[in-house]
Amino acid sequence: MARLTAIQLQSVPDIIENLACIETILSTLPESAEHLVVLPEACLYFGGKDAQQIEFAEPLGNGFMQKKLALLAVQYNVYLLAGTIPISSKQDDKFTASSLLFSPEGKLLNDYQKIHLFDVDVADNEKSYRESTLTQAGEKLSITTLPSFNVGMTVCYDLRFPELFRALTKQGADVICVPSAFTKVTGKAHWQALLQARAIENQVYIIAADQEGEHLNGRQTYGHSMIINPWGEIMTMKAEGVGYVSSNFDRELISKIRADIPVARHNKFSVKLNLT
Ligand SMILES: O=C(O)CNC(=O)[C@H](CS)NC(=O)CCC(=O)C(=O)O
Repeated sequence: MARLTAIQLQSVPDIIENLACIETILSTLPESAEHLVVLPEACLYFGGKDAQQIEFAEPLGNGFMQKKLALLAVQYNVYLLAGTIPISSKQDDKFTASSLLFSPEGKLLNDYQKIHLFDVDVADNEKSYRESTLTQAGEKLSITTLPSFNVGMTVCYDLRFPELFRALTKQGADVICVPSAFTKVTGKAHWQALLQARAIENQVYIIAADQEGEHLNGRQTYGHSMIINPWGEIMTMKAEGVGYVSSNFDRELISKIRADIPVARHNKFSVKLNLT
């Protein structure tokens, strides 16, 4: 049976240190013939000076961070989804927040550039987030066929846009990943409810891998990484600290829920992507 895992990190502004931490966790995971492991948003650099990410952004398909991630996928025999790393964009002064999926053979299978950018005011010590200052928004859906299921990609603030999840589901997603660095304040209020809603309304598994804790620049993230089944049940959750949560993928559960409550067939609305 295929296995789904979310890794929870307290990433620091040091790529090597984060890679070492990820490797330690990967070395403790249960073995599985088919295993999708999701790392949080900004897994290799977080809590430092955001502008620094422009300096080490890599071209897609080539660079130190991608080589290391590919090697880890091979070494631990997993499909490894790196929540986001900075990838060079068309604009010199911006990067894309890219989610990259590596195969157990170390091949880059797919990439997703975060579509919805967090230009938001929050009642925490940051007060105002303006992600679009340094990040170029993505414009395409990403869905990948693995042996046992199709996996759709989203990132963090995307969680608030149900149309994206619906579009991925319409394209066949069985599992949707939500690597995140959710703020502690908005996380407490909305994280679990939004994740469960996306799982229930689309009848998909959700793998939510979050940053957690107080980071070096004072930012606080919510943690509570979890895996939710297509009935909306939280299979496993890690509230605090660094580590992982893991659960089985059950194809029959998706089929049964979709047959019993055929929302896809009953739905009177269609979604249209409006990416400008
Ligand atoms: O900036 C980085 O290094 C990594 N990226 C993030 O932390 C991003 C953009 S600032 N955070 C979110 O999207 C939080 C969403 C959220 O908390 C909500 O929707 O409530």
